[in-house]
Amino acid sequence: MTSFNAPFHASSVLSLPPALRFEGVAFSHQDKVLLGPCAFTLEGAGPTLVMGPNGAGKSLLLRLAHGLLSPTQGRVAWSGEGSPRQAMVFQQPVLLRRSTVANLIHALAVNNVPRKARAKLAFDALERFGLTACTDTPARVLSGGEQQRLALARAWVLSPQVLFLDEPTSALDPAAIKAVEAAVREFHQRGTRIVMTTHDLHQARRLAGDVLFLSGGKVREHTPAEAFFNAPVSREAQAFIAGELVE
Ligand SMILES: Nc1ncnc2c1ncn2[C@@H]1O[C@H](COP(=O)(O)OP(=O)(O)OP(=O)(O)O)[C@@H](O)[C@H]1O
Repeated sequence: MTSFNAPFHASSVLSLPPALRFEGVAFSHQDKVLLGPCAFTLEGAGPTLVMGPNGAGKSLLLRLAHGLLSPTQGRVAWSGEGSPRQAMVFQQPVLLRRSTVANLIHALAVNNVPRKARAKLAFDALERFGLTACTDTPARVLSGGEQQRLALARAWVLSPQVLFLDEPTSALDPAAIKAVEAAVREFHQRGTRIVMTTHDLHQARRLAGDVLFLSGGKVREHTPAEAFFNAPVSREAQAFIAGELVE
């Protein structure tokens, strides 16, 4: 059992990234409960794919987990000391009005990476994400796929322990989707905890270690991916996988 009050046992530190726990987390707006209360722990290897119909609360859950929103009830807790290093990639990348490489250098600077180390980290990441030819191109004129690769490169240079991705491929063509999925696998192999939303069942089957399924602002199911796809327990998940509409 993972302790959320004491550092992980040494073997866990080596094998798994920090665990995330929602303790009775709810988010309300104008007296309407939009999410929760939810209680779950992400402590397996993942990646965790967050699925559910439109308006289920998937983005809210990610924003609460990443600390962009505060719960109106309950608590978001991490194993170990304090919050882990974490990054988030959105459907529409938020890029600065600067060159591609300057976006990476800026991210390194604001995260207190020593000046001397920044250029090498940035150029290595450009190469890894196939962006070397765009080094001096203004980030905002890059194609959608290139912008998303830059958003991933920006996360990569910060070596996050946890990476949240909110529908990162929904605006991309198949080749760009493949590149993003390859990057997600690399983050995962590097030991980063991945929590990602998608509407694409095929993509979830390709990537998921476990699935967190939401509908109507509630977590209906949190199961290993194989169990989720082959024998979903909740009526809502059964309907979702069968392609029926779920509220
Ligand atoms: N900051 C906010 N304040 C008020 N309401 C919000 C806020 N963020 C989201 N909502 C509402 O909460 C509900 C869930 O939104 P959310 O974006 O989490 O759904 P989702 O599952 O990500 O949907 P989709 O698949 O369409 O992206 C929606 O009804 C949305 O309008």
